[in-house]
Amino acid sequence: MICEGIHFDRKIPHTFVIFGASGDLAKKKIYPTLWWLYRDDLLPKPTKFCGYARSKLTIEKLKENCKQYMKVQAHEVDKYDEFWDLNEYVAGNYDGRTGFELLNQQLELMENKNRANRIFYLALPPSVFDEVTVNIKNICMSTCGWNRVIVEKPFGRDDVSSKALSDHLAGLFSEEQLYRIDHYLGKEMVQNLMTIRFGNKILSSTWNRENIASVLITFKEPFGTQGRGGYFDEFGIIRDVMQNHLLQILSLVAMEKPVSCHPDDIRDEKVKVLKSIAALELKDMVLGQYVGNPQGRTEDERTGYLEDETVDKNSTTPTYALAVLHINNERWQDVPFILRCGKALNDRKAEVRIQYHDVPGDIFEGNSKRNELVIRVQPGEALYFKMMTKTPGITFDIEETELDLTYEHRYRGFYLPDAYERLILDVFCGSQMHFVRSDELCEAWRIFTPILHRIEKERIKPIPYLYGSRGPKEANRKCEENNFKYYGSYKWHGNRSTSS
Ligand SMILES: NC(=O)C1=CN([C@@H]2O[C@H](COP(=O)(O)OP(=O)(O)OC[C@H]3O[C@@H](n4cnc5c(N)ncnc54)[C@H](OP(=O)(O)O)[C@@H]3O)[C@@H](O)[C@H]2O)C=CC1
Ligand SMILES: O=C1O[C@H](COP(=O)(O)O)[C@@H](O)[C@H](O)[C@H]1O
Repeated sequence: MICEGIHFDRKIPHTFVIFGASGDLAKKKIYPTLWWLYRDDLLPKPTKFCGYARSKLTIEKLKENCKQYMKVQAHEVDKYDEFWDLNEYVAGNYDGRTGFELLNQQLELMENKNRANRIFYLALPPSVFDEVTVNIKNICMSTCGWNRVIVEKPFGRDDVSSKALSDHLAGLFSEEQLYRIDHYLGKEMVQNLMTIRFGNKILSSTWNRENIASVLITFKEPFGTQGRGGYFDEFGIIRDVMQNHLLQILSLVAMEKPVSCHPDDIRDEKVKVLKSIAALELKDMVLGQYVGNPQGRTEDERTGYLEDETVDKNSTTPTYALAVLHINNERWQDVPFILRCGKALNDRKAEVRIQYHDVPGDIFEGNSKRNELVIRVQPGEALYFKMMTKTPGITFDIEETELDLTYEHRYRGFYLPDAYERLILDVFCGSQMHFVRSDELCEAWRIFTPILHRIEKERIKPIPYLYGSRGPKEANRKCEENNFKYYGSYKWHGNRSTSS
């Protein structure tokens, strides 16, 4: 059982429409997610699926495109075929009405002209958002069921373009119909942040500037642009990861306790904390761009960002960024929130480190190290609290150890759904708790737009770092300057879990 208490209209047919069905996101994430939800009997019955894109595809071809991502077990083959029997595909353009009229006819056919709820997933480049949404609104809306529209990032590239997109969407749909996906909000440990914070007295009472010295939120990937350089070069790591995924994590770590778990109460608090953050300045950042590692084992590792054929040879787009944010409120004043993210680094991980202050009046000859609460989002979900204990045995020395909650051990055999599974199911249920509201977006862009414009206008040169390294050395220095201490003395004796 993935999820208890799922509420949706069980008796009404649902139709799920995937725009951009021939694309990368659709084959790698959306179709696999729909299959897993179907396989686990989590969708309302009947739910049917209809792909739409310009390419002339058959269901057989679509099935083949998705094959390697679907993870079908031998005993599931019949059900898998059943899933594809519920699929249709319509080829058509994104502009003009014709394709959308065909699509609507197909949807009516699939629904037998009955009342049905419709979900529209925009797995599309932003260049066609406007015309597709207008056509959905004018031609494809269910007339007697509800309609929900799932929008993928990028939600604009700065405050002005994001506002234009928000205004455009607001002219067509109500906020209740819009589901802006940030898939990090669907990850187990990100969803866990509220429980960790507000369900534990021991943490809630220390979660403030009196006890916490700094907070470090990290995203690392061990690969470069992998042929997506064209897209990436236009956006860069700040827009790709920091302004959305890392800032969302920061909001959940730093927000005040909401009055309830109602989605709007939570999002109200997230907006409030974002409003307390001043726009970023260059002095609070470190920017990097990876160069090929001549010792790299693969071609990819030996290839620098600027050697990617799809990237402008003089590009100054950062592939690594560190930013120190300051929250000007009673709880967090003077506590640096350090966000770091990068591609082509030495590791794959996403984590939050809450570092506590030094123990005042240390009686252990300066040997006490800071407590640190680590929330590992991936890989291998874990929560561990680094603390000091007496070295076991006859000695009176002290040493660093940990209280360890590794999910793989504590919740053996539990199924942790993929982020997209949770989020798409939420859309069926009508829960917007884990989706981005337009005012959150507006605040996020307020914080990042001036610095993004400055970096681009002045063509600020990023610091080169080697593919497979930890990023620019300057980033360590920035962490130290901002009250994050790295000792290098901590030893963990277990196996690091690598699942997820
Ligand atoms: N439940 C579990 O699975 C547990 C696993 N462990 C594992 O034990 C290992 C060590 O634990 P960890 O908490 O990482 O402890 P450490 O204190 O050793 O490391 C903290 C992090 O500091 C960063 N770092 C390395 N060098 C520097 C530097 N010069 N300046 C600043 N930062 C630096 C590294 O991350 P980065 O390179 O990203 O900067 C490192 O991951 C990890 O692999 C961890 O996953 C530990 C406890 C429980
Ligand atoms: O949104 C994005 O996220 C992925 C990383 O997602 P994850 O779930 O695998 O951690 C990143 O690779 C991509 O560049 C970015 O657009």
